[in-house]
Amino acid sequence: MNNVSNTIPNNILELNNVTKHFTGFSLQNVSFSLPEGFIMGFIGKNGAGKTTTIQSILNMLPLDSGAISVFGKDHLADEPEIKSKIGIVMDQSFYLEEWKITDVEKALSPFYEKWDSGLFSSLLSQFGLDKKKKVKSLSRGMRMKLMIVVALSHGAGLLILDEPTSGLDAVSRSELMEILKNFVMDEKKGVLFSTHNTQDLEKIADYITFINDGRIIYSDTKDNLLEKYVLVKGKQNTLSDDQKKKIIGYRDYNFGFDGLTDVNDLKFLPASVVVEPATLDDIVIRFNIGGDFIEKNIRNKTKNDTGNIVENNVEKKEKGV
Ligand SMILES: Nc1ncnc2c1ncn2[C@@H]1O[C@H](COP(=O)(O)OP(=O)(O)OP(=O)(O)O)[C@@H](O)[C@H]1O
Repeated sequence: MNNVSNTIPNNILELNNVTKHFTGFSLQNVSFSLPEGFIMGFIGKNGAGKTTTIQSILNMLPLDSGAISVFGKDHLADEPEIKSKIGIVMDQSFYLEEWKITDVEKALSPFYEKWDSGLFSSLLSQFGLDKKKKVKSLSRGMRMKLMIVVALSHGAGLLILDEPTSGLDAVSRSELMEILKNFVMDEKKGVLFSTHNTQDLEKIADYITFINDGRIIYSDTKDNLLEKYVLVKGKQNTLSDDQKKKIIGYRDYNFGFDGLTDVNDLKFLPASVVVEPATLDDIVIRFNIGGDFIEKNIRNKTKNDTGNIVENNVEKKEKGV
């Protein structure tokens, strides 16, 4: 596990200005990087572009422009080597329905130099999966667990998981979070996982990348995100229209208002406003209800503060896990 005293680590994953156009949707200049030894939560509402980004990293979709490097290597030129070192969990498995779990191991293990059969068996028992069961008899959660077991059994350096906890019960989710934390104890490894679950992020994410409408609106440490925003509350009719524009996800109630604001904007608000720390849940919820104005707001603000929203995420922070 990395800590604050280390020098700036290498990036295990780096996206630079990745652009991909579909009719009606585009990934637009997506750039972010994940340093070795850390876990990045990838968040955004439905249709924001998380899966498209992940598929681009895995070269399941050709890019229109931009570059991606994994383990410091070009994701196209060195694709076979890179793929053998990435553990992937997507929301659909590609295992044949008639296969037993033992057949999954037989079919996949030859593709990986570092397949660990002992680890495969012990993870199966840990997740309560019976080797003799056929894929077609597994529930959605069990299929997800099987993909996680496979991803962890071939000595991967980078895990990329697309909503790995969807379909998992609370106990399995918690087990998976522990497994991911242990995985990055090796400082050369990294995890990128997309999720809608802020509890997962609270527990294990060191970095958060927030995508909206195909554009990255935040990519930096979780701690910086939690320091950057606060909840504000006040009585009705306290704020002018200009002041309301400083509030993200403004909500009016019978007796007052509440919303989120950038700490740098507190100086524009009346002293009577009550300020409280925001949780990740508050931040995600308020940004999702904020609409276009808000998205522009965070992009511009983040740019003003750091000069570059994307490149600042190599700054080191002590891990919060
Ligand atoms: N092959 C494709 N052709 C055309 N449009 C596509 C294709 N794949 C994805 N899209 C569109 O791209 C947009 C982003 O989809 P994506 O699956 O990346 O979002 P997401 O953030 O993963 O959403 P969710 O949280 O619902 O899984 C959507 O509007 C989707 O319809």
